[in-house]
Amino acid sequence: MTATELKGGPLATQIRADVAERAAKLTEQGRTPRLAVVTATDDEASAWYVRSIAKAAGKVGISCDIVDLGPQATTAEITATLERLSADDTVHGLMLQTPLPAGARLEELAGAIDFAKDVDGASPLSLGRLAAGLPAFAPATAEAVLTILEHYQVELQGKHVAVVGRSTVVGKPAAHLLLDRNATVTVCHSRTADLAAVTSTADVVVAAVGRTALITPAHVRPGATVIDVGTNPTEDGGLAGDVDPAVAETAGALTPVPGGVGPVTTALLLRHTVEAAEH
Ligand SMILES: NC(=O)C1=CN([C@@H]2O[C@H](COP(=O)(O)OP(=O)(O)OC[C@H]3O[C@@H](n4cnc5c(N)ncnc54)[C@H](OP(=O)(O)O)[C@@H]3O)[C@@H](O)[C@H]2O)C=CC1
Ligand SMILES: Nc1nc(=O)c2c([nH]1)NC[C@@H]1CN(c3ccc(C(=O)N[C@@H](CCC(=O)O)C(=O)O)cc3)C=[N+]21
Repeated sequence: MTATELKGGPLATQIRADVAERAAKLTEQGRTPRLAVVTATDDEASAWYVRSIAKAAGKVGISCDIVDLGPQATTAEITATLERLSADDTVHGLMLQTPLPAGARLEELAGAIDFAKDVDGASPLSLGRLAAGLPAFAPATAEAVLTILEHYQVELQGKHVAVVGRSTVVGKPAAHLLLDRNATVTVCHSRTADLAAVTSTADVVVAAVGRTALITPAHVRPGATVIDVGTNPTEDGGLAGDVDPAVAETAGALTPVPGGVGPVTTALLLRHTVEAAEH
């Protein structure tokens, strides 16, 4: 048996079409949506994401500023930049890329992002509201995971979902969103004693780790749905997920990398930006 491919591309195309229409209306009103992306890393996955945001934004009529502070940036510089862009009325969406320079923490810095502009749901206020079930922008990647599961009508209520990874950008917010859908959620991380023992009992596995082929067939119950969030640069300049390709032979359904969660993440970030501009 070969797993059904849960492609993100067609879904991302739909989302971008809606975003383009809404962005055009805002532009007619003289309020072209504007997104600012602050980066302080030379991490390849992040650089790739920043370029793809800028490209996709241009295509849907959102203006996008990339503010590259470089990997040597200090927490004071990053904070000052986020404060300046938060106070700028022409900027509707604001996000800070991870990873950050050594010693800097997203959880601390994102407090400088104005709540209304926090389109990647990184500030403590957004995350707290998300955990409390109150309206807030969810981190785009976590929302992308849920959007794909919903689009392909994967049953979540009462199901066991194992999330591998507990970052603020993906694992933790995804766990909250899954709980809201009445899934029974287990969150695994680098200290989980026996990862395969946990994930192999799950109906759905979400892999958000950043290690190529960490999730093998032994980690996945036959027929389970697997969402691969990992985007790991390969030696030949390509991109590999966290899931071993051999998993496709036993899983029921699997998101490809590239072409799975990534494009949906970018599209949702842009949707959040038009929403922020509409308000
Ligand atoms: N496709 C997309 O749209 C996106 C893709 N990504 C990709 O997803 C991946 C994860 O990103 P991010 O969450 O930011 O990464 P982080 O490095 O912030 O978090 C990684 C998580 O994985 C856990 N982990 C590390 N090693 C293991 C292991 N051997 N077994 C189980 N858990 C482990 C860590 O545990 P601990 O907490 O104990 O350290 C941590 O919680 C990366 O490849 C990134 O590029 C990220 C965002 C969007
Ligand atoms: N605050 C923050 N939020 C993030 O969401 C965040 C971040 N920091 N730092 C970096 C990671 C990485 N990330 C990606 C998103 C989309 C693709 C993506 O669209 N990838 C294409 C790749 C296409 C290709 O290269 O061939 C795909 O999967 O199809 C990749 C990587 C978001 N991240």
